[in-house]
Amino acid sequence: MNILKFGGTSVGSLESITALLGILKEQQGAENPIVVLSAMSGVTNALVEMAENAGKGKIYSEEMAAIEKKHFEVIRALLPAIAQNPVLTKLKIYFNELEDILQSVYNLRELSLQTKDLILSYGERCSTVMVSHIAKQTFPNALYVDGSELIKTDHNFGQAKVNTYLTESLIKDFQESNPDKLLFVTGFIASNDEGRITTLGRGGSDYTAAIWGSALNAQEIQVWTDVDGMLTADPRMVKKAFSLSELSYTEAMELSYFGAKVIYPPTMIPAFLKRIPIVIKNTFNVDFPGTYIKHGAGSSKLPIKGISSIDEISVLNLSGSGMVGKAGFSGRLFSMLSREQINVILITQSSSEHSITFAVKPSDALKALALINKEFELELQARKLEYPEVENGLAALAIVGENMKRTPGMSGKLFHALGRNGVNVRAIAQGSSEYNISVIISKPDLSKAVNAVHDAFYANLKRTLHVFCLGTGNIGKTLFAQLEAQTTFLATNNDLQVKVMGVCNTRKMHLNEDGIALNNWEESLENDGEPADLPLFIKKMKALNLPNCVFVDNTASYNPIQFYKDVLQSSISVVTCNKIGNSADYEQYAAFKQAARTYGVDFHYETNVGAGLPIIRTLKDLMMSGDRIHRIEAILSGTISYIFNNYKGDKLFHEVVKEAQDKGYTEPDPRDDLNGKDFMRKMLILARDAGYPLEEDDIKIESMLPPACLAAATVADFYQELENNTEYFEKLKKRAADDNKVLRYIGKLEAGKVEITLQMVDDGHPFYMLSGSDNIISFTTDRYKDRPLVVKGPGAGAEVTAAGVFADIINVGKR
Ligand SMILES: NC(=O)c1ccc[n+]([C@@H]2O[C@H](COP(=O)([O-])OP(=O)(O)OC[C@H]3O[C@@H](n4cnc5c(N)ncnc54)[C@H](O)[C@@H]3O)[C@@H](O)[C@H]2O)c1
Ligand SMILES: N[C@@H](CCO)C(=O)O
Ligand code: NA
Repeated sequence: MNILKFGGTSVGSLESITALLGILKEQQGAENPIVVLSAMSGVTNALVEMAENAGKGKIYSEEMAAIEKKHFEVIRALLPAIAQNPVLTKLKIYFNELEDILQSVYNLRELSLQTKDLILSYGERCSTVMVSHIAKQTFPNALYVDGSELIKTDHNFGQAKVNTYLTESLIKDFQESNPDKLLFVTGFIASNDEGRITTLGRGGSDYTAAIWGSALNAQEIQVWTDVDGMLTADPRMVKKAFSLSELSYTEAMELSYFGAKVIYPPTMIPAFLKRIPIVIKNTFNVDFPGTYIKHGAGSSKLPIKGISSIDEISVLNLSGSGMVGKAGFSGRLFSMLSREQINVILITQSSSEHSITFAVKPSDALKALALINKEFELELQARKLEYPEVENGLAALAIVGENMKRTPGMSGKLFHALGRNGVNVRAIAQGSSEYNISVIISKPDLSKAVNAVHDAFYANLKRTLHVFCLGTGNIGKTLFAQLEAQTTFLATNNDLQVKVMGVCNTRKMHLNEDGIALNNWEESLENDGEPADLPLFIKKMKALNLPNCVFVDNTASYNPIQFYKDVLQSSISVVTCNKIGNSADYEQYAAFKQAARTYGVDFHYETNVGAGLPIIRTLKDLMMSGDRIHRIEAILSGTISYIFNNYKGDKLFHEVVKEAQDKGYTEPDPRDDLNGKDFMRKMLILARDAGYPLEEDDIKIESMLPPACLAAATVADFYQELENNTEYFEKLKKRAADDNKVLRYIGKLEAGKVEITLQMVDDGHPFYMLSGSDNIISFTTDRYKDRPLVVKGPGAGAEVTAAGVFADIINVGKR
């Protein structure tokens, strides 16, 4: 036989009660199930409020009328007129009784726990009378059962303790004498040996179901609710939370202890002891399998089962030399707290025994503090203990799963995910059962932390990178197009989802918590965007406090640079193709690297040198493995490379420059390429990455332009001056051709010195053969001594640069 328990939402409306009847029909079989019901949703809370109001001499008639209406509407809608009377009469009697009781409370201005239990009992009695009458239309054998008569408890009103032996025999007898009936039993309520109504405390209807299940050795207990079972995390916080197909009892206990409100753990004990499986099902999604809680379900493939959280806790810390090596301190502390009914959520003690930290509900914190001050008065006065303080604004997060016991690296994964996202861990606890690792963190970090941990553990889900992009020009635009085109590829091949959360250019900015659709980012920036304000953009990005964030700089501007450090220190990775940051003063360059290291995030800038070509990465790999750079020789201006490779025949120099600009090879301002500045920046960055703390002034640049071109005040003037100097460039070209040579602008780093020179090279030179916007770089090192390591290929252009930025973003996701 099965026990079917329906919670408040499952008896809360016409639709849910209709669904409930459908479920019963579906499960009709040889044996009648036992149906246990809660009060209609909202009714218990209303009763508590009415009772408390009455006790304070406040009016409660509005709530009373609302409760009546809620029940009567359902009856009128679901029962034919002739069948309505008996149930309406019965409920009227209940409501009259309830009014009388409330009136007495009102008159006396006194609400005892005993009276409160009595008042609350009307919630379950009304709903169960109502539903059992409605059910009679379909199931003539339906019978209303006042469960309070069968569950016997002590006198502890509000949270009575069940007399199991007596209760089980009463239930068995009752069921045996009504074998053909379909029983509709009130949940939550019981009675003591004097016959006074008591209640079973939080989760009481589940408890009723478990008690009946245990008494009758049920096959399973079904808990029908309004969610698809127990989820991996709180779905209000974690959009990707999913329903768990099975859990062990222990796991369910651990998960529900910390937040998963679907069932309340102590209620499961009777079922646990008899190994009766519990199934959590959704009344509003009947076909969904739900969650099975049963023995032996702890060893499923998931590394952890769920992440539970408490969003508000307070922490107290008892410390002092007086505790070291002395037995009894923690005993005194915790027995005192338990005597005073203060529930301790989590405890940690350092092995030095110098301090004990414990967490309680914020509402208990001051009381706990006062109790400690009293209990340890002497030790505190003698300075053997420090005066404790309450720390508020904290939250707790726990990963739960029996599999953790057998799997190393679980805590590593947890702390890595937290650390990388800048979540500071205040205290840690792991039970020796290894079913649960709990951490205390600051409350504002909770949502980010739970999401980050969820992403880290459920490899079956796609991890999400949250990306914030500056710049929507040449590179920015191309990056968005590439990201959009690769969405599916990333999802299937990398289990990665790249979500652009914010876009900003010089005119406008737009942030969207749900992400910006890449197929119409331009429209949404235009229509939903606000005027650009970079500091505000960054402030809003930080305020979203999302896990796995990347800040992408696709501008050529000085402004974003000043925020890099702050962004990195907020545990947000930075990806940039903007060379200005790394090529300004050395101190700043070093500070970015340091910030990334300290905060465990990435700072990627592959496209600073040679666009998408793997140059920065190659140098880093060499350095990391202990190689030493003797010499770097390179052509690192895609623009100049293109110009020298295409300045042939009748084409004039300035025309080729324009071509390079039109092809997207040049900097936003092409003067930066031709005056050698862009090349200088790249050499400077390489030198720094190779271990030389150089500054701009340390680099010698031979200009390839006549002085007038260098002096041009605007881009238009610049082109004009290039044209005016046509003869100069023609001569240069001719000289090279006459000697069977080609023009090359070459950078060299040797013995810590950097120079960039204009050279004419013949076909014996390794840099002779280049085409298009090719870059080439050769590294001579300890290991690559006789033949250098060479990287060559297109070193400019929107596609290859955006691709490099893209790869840097993915590399953040890979970690
Ligand atoms: N073209 C290439 O081959 C190549 C290769 C490697 C690196 N890069 C680098 O890529 C970067 C972008 O180049 P581009 O050709 O796309 O430039 P672009 O001029 O086409 O676009 C720049 C974008 O940045 C925005 N912007 C400028 N200042 C800003 C600020 N303070 N805040 C927000 N947005 C701002 C502009 O509105 C524009 O959308 C440059 O730093 C360049 O050096 C380019
Ligand atoms: N303007 C740059 C782009 C690549 O950094 C070049 O021509 O090399
Ligand atoms: Na590169």
